[in-house]
Amino acid sequence: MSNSQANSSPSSITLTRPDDWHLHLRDGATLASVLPHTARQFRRAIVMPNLKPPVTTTSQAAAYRERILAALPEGMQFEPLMTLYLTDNTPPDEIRRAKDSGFIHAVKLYPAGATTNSDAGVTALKKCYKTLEVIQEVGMPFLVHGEVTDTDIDLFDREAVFIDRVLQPLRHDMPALKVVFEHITTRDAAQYVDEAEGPIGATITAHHLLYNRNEIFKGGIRPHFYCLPVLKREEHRQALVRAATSGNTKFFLGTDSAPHPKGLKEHACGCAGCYTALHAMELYAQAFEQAGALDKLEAFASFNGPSFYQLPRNTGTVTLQRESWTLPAEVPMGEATVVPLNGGEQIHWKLV
Ligand SMILES: NC(=O)N[C@@H](CC(=O)O)C(=O)O
Ligand SMILES: [Zn+2]
Ligand SMILES: [Zn+2]
Repeated sequence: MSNSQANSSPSSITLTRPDDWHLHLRDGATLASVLPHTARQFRRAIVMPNLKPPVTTTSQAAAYRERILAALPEGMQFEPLMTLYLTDNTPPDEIRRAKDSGFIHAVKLYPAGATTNSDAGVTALKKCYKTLEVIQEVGMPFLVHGEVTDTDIDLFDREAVFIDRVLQPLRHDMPALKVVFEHITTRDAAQYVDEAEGPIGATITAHHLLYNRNEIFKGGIRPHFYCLPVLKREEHRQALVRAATSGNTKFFLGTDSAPHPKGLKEHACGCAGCYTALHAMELYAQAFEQAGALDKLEAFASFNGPSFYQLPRNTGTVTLQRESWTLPAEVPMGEATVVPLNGGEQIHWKLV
């Protein structure tokens, strides 16, 4: 990272062009609206497969990839890194096809019922062991939405319980499986990843670095802060900040930007997901600056992900300037609008 001033509060920072290792682009008119927001900042993104219907085959992923590239505005450079949605019935051969495709970079686990469009997800990991053995064998990263859905488990404990009940047994049985613990939200997860042996990494969102669960209820119910896994206590936020700024290469950037139309967020049963693609790098800069660790942002955003995925680092750069500006209250998304996280409020960094 090169600072315009050699001190801890530079007026601008220039980083190797970053990548987003966890992103929801959706499809159709929504895709066309949100993709430019990501592509202006990130050179590549791991694209989540939880469409309706989900992206479960290599040929579906190929078609989705073509739709993404077709929606990319002229002159923008962006490479979608595709993923497959694992179901109880994904055949082992599908993994070999995916690996041979060259454009599918990971397989995604959604425990059935855990989150948006997870109905077709896995009901019991044991049912997938033949397929998981092939994922392990071909060396494809296995991305996990790490929450149990058992009704006896408190919503705020779902991630911690997932470690004991699902992740540890899985990694015991498949020690060479490359796992990414996606969008971690707890000290338990950060500690587990930090101390675990073998191939494991974790993505961390900007909103989980910036906010604790009070934010959802401040002055009334605030649906734009509702995502899954849900924001946790302050002690957990602090543990995530420590992990992201530690310099440990296992932790890398994944926005989990998850656009939903405004009307479905501001709703009696509102959708889970925060929209951060518009201003992701600015949010991360704010979080790292608050921690006095701006010098750690480049490795987290631009180096650790490529090294985990065994891909080259990007060549270009992006520059962020210290400048206060007001985020739009909402932005067009297809026929509707989407409210960015902190919409209408001030932010103190600006992507040049
Ligand atoms: N994070 C979310 O709250 N929502 C995501 C799904 C997910 O990543 O779990 C979505 O697709 O809307
Ligand atoms: Zn998820
Ligand atoms: Zn997600």
